[in-house]
Amino acid sequence: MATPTPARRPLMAGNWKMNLNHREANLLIQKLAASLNEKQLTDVETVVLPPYTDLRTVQTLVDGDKLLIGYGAQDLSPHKGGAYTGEISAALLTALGCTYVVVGHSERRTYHHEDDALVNAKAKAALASELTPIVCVGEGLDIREQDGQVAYVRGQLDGSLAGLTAEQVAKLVVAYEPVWAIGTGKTATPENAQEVCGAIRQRLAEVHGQETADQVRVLYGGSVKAANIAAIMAQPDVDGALVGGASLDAEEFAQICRFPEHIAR
Ligand SMILES: O=C[C@H](O)COP(=O)(O)O
Repeated sequence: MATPTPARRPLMAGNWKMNLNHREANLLIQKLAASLNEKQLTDVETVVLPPYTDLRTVQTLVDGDKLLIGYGAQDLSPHKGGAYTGEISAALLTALGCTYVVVGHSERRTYHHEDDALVNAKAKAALASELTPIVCVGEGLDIREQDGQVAYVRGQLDGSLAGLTAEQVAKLVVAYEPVWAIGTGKTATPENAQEVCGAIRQRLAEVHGQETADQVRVLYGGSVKAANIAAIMAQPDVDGALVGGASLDAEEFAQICRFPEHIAR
């Protein structure tokens, strides 16, 4: 008899990118907390990923009001500490209560020339400090136009997760973000998202076994909004979303986090 697939708790992660100062962060967190009740925050894991300069403010609010909102950073250094001017280590993030960190976002890969080897080193640094890496992969428009997205993303995944044990892989999150859909208003269709998210899970199963693959949450990212989240979440291999622009509006992001209600309607 086949083993039943363990339920994966949906995860909505708001990547604020280089937006909102610490005062604006304060306001957004308070609005978000007021828009989501305990059940909603229990059913759907809600996480914000602010700029480094906001993390202390977010920590103070979350701890002070015992909010069921997680938080983390948008990047980290692969180094443990020392003379690396401008960098932030995993230990500095965990000291601020962070539980998540994005690695390999396409904006880091493009503007800072980060390759799979560096993404891999960052994922390892995060895991060594009990931070959950959200490992981003995704093809550009040129690759999509040649229908090469599955092979490309499989390659990125192999490089970004090289040398990790099945136990480590089971703890991380993978985000599929087609570069052509980021901040462009062009959302991948739910079928596009399922094709690649399904291929990611299949590759994880090939390398680390089905049991591990079934535990990994695979997110979709790219122009996610309240209006399209329900259709995206209806796909069997999509376990949540990495949300950019729409996460800067507390009510819009709260609606995304309340997606089970859109499905029930
Ligand atoms: O990390 C988030 C993604 O880059 C998606 O951004 P977006 O929702 O603004 O398209």
